[in-house]
Amino acid sequence: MPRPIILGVVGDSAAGKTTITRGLVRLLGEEHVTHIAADDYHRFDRRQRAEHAITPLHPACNYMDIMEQHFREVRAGRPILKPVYRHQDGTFGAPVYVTPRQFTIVEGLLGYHTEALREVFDVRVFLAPLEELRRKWKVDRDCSRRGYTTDQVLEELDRRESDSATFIRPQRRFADIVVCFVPGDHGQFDAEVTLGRGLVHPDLTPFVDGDQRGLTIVDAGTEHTLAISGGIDPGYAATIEEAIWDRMHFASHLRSERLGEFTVGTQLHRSESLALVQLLVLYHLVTARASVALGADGLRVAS
Ligand SMILES: Nc1ncnc2c1ncn2[C@@H]1O[C@H](COP(=O)(O)OP(=O)(O)OP(=O)(O)O)[C@@H](O)[C@H]1O
Ligand SMILES: O=C(CO)[C@H](O)[C@H](O)COP(=O)(O)O
Repeated sequence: MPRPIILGVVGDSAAGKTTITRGLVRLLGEEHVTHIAADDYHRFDRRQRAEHAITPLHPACNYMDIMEQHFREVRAGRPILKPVYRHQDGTFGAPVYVTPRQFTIVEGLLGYHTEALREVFDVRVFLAPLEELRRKWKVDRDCSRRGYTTDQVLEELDRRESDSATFIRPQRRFADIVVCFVPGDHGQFDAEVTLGRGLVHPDLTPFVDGDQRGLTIVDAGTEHTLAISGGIDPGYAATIEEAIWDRMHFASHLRSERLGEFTVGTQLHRSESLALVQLLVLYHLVTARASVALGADGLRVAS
């Protein structure tokens, strides 16, 4: 059995980590994916954090050393006894025995904070939605699913701002793919996707069409940033998706119509830009798996 392929999905609270991850798990098949939420490695529960006046974004509020140990074990294909943090009431549950499957997705706040953590990931995604959008997503989600009031969430966001700036946002520089969702003109979210040099990405420049149908290059400087309009012509999006699928024909059994889904409250919506981002991430996961199966250690390009 080749070792598991490890994806990191890192970003601030309510940046969309679970949303992007959920689609990938569905696509790869739950039976093939181990899903780890790094929130489980909080050192303090909700009451203790209030007593210590510390936010969950601070490394001292998390067992960073145990995260490093556990994720290394998972990468080596060995099981872990994972702690459990329960968002429903902000307390810890009993640990669970986790066996690594073909793919492991680790989503969390501080996944790229240390060198040892960064080394674990075959693919590193960082989510950086426009800050006002993230605040809105957090208020909606925390009030509907985590038992907070709007005022409590807004106060908490203000309390966290300094730790966000110090510990969370700087991690974007370690990512292979940085995704910034912004509200678009079409009632949909546009995505700005910055592709780092650590991996070789599928070349989508032949589809850049000067905003005629929805794919442009924002910044052709040192980084390569694609802008995917939320209002991209669905037929054109399907053509681009087809080109990415062509480059991973060995994974064609994974094809699904259900990419790009997200929920607002209990309502299901779909976003073309989210679907394309998920497909780009999937491309890297399946190509990493193919390369590891052939004996390589991964796909990372030496920098
Ligand atoms: N790409 C997206 N398009 C539309 N809405 C989104 C998207 N990503 C996230 N959202 C909205 O934001 C909410 C919060 O997202 P999500 O739960 O995925 O964040 P998270 O980063 O996993 O949060 P946390 O770390 O706090 O658990 C979702 O319930 C959804 O309504
Ligand atoms: O920043 C967060 C990531 O999910 C959470 O707020 C943190 O994990 C603490 O959870 P809760 O607010 O449910 O006590």
